[in-house]
Amino acid sequence: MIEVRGLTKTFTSGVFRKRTVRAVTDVSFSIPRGKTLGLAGDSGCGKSTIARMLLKLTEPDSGEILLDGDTITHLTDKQFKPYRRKIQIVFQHPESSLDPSKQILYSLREPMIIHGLYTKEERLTKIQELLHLVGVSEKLLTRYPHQISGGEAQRIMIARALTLTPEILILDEPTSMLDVSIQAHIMTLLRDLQGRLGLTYLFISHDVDVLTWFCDEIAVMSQGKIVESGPASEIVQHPQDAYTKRLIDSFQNW
Ligand SMILES: Nc1ncnc2c1ncn2[C@@H]1O[C@H](COP(=O)(O)OP(=O)(O)OP(=O)(O)O)[C@@H](O)[C@H]1O
Repeated sequence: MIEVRGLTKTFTSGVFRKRTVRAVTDVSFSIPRGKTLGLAGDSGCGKSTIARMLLKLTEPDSGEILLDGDTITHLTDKQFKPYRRKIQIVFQHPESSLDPSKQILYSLREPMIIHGLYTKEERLTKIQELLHLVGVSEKLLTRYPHQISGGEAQRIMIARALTLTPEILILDEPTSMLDVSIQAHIMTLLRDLQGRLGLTYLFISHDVDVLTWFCDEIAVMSQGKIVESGPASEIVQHPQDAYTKRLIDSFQNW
């Protein structure tokens, strides 16, 4: 279970004339274990900043993040280490997350080596199991990122995120760069993995159809704030907020 309460982040930019951007303002939500919350909203509304705060890559100005009831907001890196494995992210661009100069095996092994997990043989067994789970041939292990397809790369990135046996996956528009036919396969895979492994998902997207199909609940963000949240079908069929209505209409007319 992950919970955020009153999360707020303001950025200051500009060298001569300081500008402040309220990226995230007083955002609260919780995701029970094994469930999916969809975070929807236009570009720049603060979705990635929330993801970065959950991963402790960006420090919030105020608010709290709780993992299974423990507050992780102001832990030092050392204190955070046991929690670090529990939250992983799958990005939009799998190819930019894979080292172009290294074989796929390296990218899959690396997180386990960094976290000092398992023996060499155990790591290989774990990788073989995960490749099977995500539906990718072991032959890919000796290939380089430019020698695999976009869909294969995203499956590899999902397997990589799972090497640390996380509880929570942040899925940051995981299929938006893929062909439509491949998108459906990846989304089905993610849903299947959730059922098998009991994973909790924070799914960032602006694709209303996928959000409706994939999420238990949806939170709609505009200018750093959650303007509306609730069960996915309820939000899409009966939006109450004017911004949510516009977001749904603009997608349907797209
Ligand atoms: N490091 C930073 N310094 C200054 N401003 C930032 C920084 N990171 C994000 N912002 C600003 O904060 C706001 C929210 O950005 P964020 O990346 O969270 O939006 P987003 O909803 O994820 O957008 P997208 O869908 O395009 O990825 C934007 O106005 C952005 O320009």
